[in-house]
Amino acid sequence: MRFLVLSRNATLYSTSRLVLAARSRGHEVTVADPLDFHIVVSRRRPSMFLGDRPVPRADLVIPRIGASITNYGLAVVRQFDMMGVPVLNTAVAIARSRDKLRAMQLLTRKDIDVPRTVCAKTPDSVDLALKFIGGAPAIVKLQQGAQGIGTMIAETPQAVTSLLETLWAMGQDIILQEYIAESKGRDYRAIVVGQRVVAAMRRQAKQGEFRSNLHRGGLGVRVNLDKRYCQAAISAVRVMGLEVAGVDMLEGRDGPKILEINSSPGLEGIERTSGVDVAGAIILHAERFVMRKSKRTAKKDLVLEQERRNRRIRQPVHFANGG
Ligand SMILES: Nc1ncnc2c1ncn2[C@@H]1O[C@H](COP(=O)(O)OP(=O)(O)OP(=O)(O)O)[C@@H](O)[C@H]1O
Repeated sequence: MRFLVLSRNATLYSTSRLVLAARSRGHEVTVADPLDFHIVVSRRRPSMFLGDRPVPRADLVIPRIGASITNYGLAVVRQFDMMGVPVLNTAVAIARSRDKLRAMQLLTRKDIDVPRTVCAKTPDSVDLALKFIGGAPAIVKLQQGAQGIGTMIAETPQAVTSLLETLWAMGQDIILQEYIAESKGRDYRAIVVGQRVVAAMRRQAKQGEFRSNLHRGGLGVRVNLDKRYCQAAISAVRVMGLEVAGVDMLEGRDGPKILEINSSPGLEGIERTSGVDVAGAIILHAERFVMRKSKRTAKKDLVLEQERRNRRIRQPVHFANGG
């Protein structure tokens, strides 16, 4: 098969692992930077160029779209979809999961638990917002945060108010969230591939820190994820409509609380910690995905052909001599 990996840099750990995994299974792989594509918008004939050449032929596009290029990256993914090239994670699904507030709204609609969260825009509503999430300490998050940067804890109502006022004055979109104290600086990351948890780890924040991100000095530990946590992760990914994702969960008093769903999860920390060949699992799923898609397309073509034939049979026959 021919895979096209959309990634800004072929030497990144996750990208190079996917390339190696695909090549070792006999596939052709191209890595292309989403920002190098020229999108041609044209009625009934969507197309794209990579530099001045037509896009490489691919049976499947595997997007690895970083937060910094979300808009253009998703436009490229969408264009592939419009051109009839299957994509492993669709643009709609990636966009859904990347918008923290939208993701939480969708999860709770399906009865999946998340920390209590409030989104507010005006300083008048801080007291009410705090009341709703059970008071201070509270978590304040920038909607555009990543790797733990932009996630803060405010210990008192006064700290919450001044933090929010500052961030609002700076034009930031923020969310206010209940602090899950019982998680004690720990969270779980599960990698879900095709409705199955293929690897998991627990991350423990370093001393004096509540954020457990590995980029913030957290330590990853191999775990056998409890069934309830596996189920929550799989359900969350299904609600987003993703084929491949990393799910971050906190250990709440009543079970898992979903923090975030990442459509381009980093593979380095999880592969090193869990010892699982996650890239291999993704490629294996990609193969099945392509086969399923092509079977479906073949079936559709068959139905269309049958309909065409039936239409031809039903048409009245005209005889030249009027008989
Ligand atoms: N409501 C909460 N209660 C307790 N701890 C929290 C809460 N929200 C976040 N944390 C901690 O802070 C860390 C970073 O938070 P979050 O995942 O929201 O940030 P992020 O910048 O989106 O990170 P990522 O790189 O995983 O996208 C979490 O891994 C968790 O350890």
